[in-house]
Amino acid sequence: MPAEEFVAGWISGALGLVLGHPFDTVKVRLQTQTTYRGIVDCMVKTYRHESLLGFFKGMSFPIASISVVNSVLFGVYSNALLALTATSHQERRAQPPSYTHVFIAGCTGGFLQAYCLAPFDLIKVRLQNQTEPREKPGSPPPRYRGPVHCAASILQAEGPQGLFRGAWALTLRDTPTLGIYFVTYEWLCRQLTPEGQNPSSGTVLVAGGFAGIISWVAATPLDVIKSRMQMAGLKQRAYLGLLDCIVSSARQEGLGVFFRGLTINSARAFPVNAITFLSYEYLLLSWG
Ligand SMILES: CN(C)C(=N)NCCC[C@H](N)C(=O)O
Repeated sequence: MPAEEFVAGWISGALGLVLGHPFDTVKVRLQTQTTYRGIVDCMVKTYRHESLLGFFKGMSFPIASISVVNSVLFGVYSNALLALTATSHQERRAQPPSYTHVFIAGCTGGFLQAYCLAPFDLIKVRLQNQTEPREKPGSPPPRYRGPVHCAASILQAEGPQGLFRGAWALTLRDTPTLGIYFVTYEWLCRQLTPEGQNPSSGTVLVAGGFAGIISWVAATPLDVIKSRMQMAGLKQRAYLGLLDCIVSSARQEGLGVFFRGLTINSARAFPVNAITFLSYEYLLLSWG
């Protein structure tokens, strides 16, 4: 099993993550809290209340964890394509796989990454939703002192299954949308590249950026549900399950609730995924 794809996926995931984290914090807050009137209001309040650091809350932990999950996604995707088409990453420009194979490999990567991602994403969302300013004398301490304390508190209160809160919604979000992600990337690369050639850096940036936007547009409804399930019982009301969360969110806030965070998700998706694909392709090319 070729391992370079896992390493390239890890490095490219970390680069994309740093670029996208401030957008991600605003998105998570908009999706789970009702105190903000929109993106600008959320950014202004976060800045006033918590300074620039507020946008980077909980980032060190995703760098160490979610970028590893990106390595699972890209590594499994590439190895699934190898199993389906018997072509390596280098051979795939000359012998392009069918879109059905790309979709199946993307869904496989998405399904497996969702289970690795679930506990890390839960901790990230919980930390991002702590709006208390740092170290203000007299103010109550935040519920979680950091990622390790957050994981330990969840484990203590709910046991290991507590760390997988929202995992179902995450799997439903990621399995089909990662198929869409890789199909969009492949399709755009092929449309913009003369036959038999490698896509240029500009093409990889554009194809990666749009793959990010399109997959996140498709993922946003379940992303909202996932974030709410992860916060259930804390800043959110508790739900009986995934369906209850969907139905009661729609009843109380209308269908528009499923598109909360769509604009910020799309604005974040372009740069994050453009840089992720560019660094991934570049690393694999330079390793031969
Ligand atoms: C729609 N979904 C879930 C995705 N396209 N996921 C893969 C994107 C990975 C990138 N680190 C990001 O966070 O955008």
